Amino acid sequence: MTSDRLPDDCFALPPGVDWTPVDVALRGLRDRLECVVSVERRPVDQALGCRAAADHHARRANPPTANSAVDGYGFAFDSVRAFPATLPLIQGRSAAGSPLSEAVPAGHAVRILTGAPIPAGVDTVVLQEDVSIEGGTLSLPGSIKCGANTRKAGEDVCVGQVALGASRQITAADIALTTALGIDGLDVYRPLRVGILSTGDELVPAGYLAPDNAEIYDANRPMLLSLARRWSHEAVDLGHVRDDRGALRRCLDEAARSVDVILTTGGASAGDEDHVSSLLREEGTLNHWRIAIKPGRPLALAMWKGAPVFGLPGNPVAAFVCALLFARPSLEVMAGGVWLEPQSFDIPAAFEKRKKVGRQEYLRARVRNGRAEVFPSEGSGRISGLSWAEGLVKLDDGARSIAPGDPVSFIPFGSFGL
Ligand SMILES: Nc1nc2c(c(=O)[nH]1)N[C@H]1C(S)=C(S)[C@@H](COP(=O)(O)OP(=O)(O)OC[C@H]3O[C@@H](n4cnc5c(N)ncnc54)[C@H](O)[C@@H]3O)O[C@H]1N2
Ligand code: MOO
Repeated sequence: MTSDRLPDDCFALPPGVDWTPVDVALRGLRDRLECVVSVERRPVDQALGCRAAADHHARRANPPTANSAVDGYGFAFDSVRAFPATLPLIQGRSAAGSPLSEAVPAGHAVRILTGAPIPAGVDTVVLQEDVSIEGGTLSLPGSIKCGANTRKAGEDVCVGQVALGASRQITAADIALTTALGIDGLDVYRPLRVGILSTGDELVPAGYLAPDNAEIYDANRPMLLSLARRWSHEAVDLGHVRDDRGALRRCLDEAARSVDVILTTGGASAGDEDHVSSLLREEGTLNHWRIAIKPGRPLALAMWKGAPVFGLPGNPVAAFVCALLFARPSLEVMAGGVWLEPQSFDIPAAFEKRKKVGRQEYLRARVRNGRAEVFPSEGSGRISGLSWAEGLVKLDDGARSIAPGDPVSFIPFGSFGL
């Protein structure tokens, strides 16, 4: 069961709204969704991809003590009157894990290794390649800076500083950082359970051996399960239901009890067999946000017995684009993270296109020779274009005539967490 539930009017649209601009739809989701998962404690090394449920503070500094950045020789800068100079070397050395216990007398030098604590009486380290040693005497070069090759205690992070902010999605780098700072457990949100359901009489499962020509392999479900996993959610395979209202109702009922959010594909449009949108409209709380977007226009957003439902279009390209644009930031907020804005950059087009006013368009694209190429077809059943692409070109709502060399906005798939 979920720890919390969203209100049924979560996706309600203002009266009279018909074609919803993408930005309005996104703002609506952003304003209304909230975290629905409880907090648990995990060892740091098992928290990859989780969202931090609180600020975590450094329990020790990094580095905890001043140490040497190189293998070389340490001495007190002020004890040398002029460079170049010679200094007697004392016995012993400071190494990582076995520091020198005594102080180094003024005017003397000591052997010191990378990572070794700086002994008392030393503030500067000279690189071993820059010196020569003869009979226990060290010859220093002409130009050395006070404090050279040393790392100060806490120069990276001080005790008590925030090491990991609440809501941050934990990366491998965060695991290194929190471990280095002596934090042994993290308060994180338990993974969001994302149920994935395919609908349609024509679908057969992957591996089905003898499909006839009217049958289609269910490509959306493994695609969305993979996306949910990639975004570090718990992906729950809800299987496939035929175009049968009773079966769909039973499946949604069961799913609403066992997952936090449901992603369906197919049946979102207005055809005779589009049972997802009609069932959600009649028995759930549907707001059939006909979004001013291509691909992905028939995106159905609804609540079913307390669980948000993203009724994604059946066409795989539309399902993919809607998952990236709408589901990803929404799931992130429900999982305890922050709303995610994909980062884009302008790049010259390598293509020509005339675009109509009144909707956003997302083209499968990739960058070659510093220009954005787009897939030759915009057909939303052309899955090969998704594989070909390395990102999306976003075209805003206005009309536009694009010539090669004109700037277009490119969003790499990496910006969608892929
Ligand atoms: N009269 C209208 N017809 C359509 C409209 C419209 O506004 N008015 N919108 C079109 C757009 S745009 C899209 S996108 C599709 C979406 O329709 P549905 O969500 O109802 O999807 P289906 O009709 O069930 O399927 C569409 C297409 O995708 C294939 N499909 C479905 N599920 C899968 C799957 N799991 N794996 C692979 N392929 C799948 C399905 O076989 C169809 O070819 O509606 C347009 N029509
Ligand atoms: O939203 Mo649809 O993808 O344009 O076919």
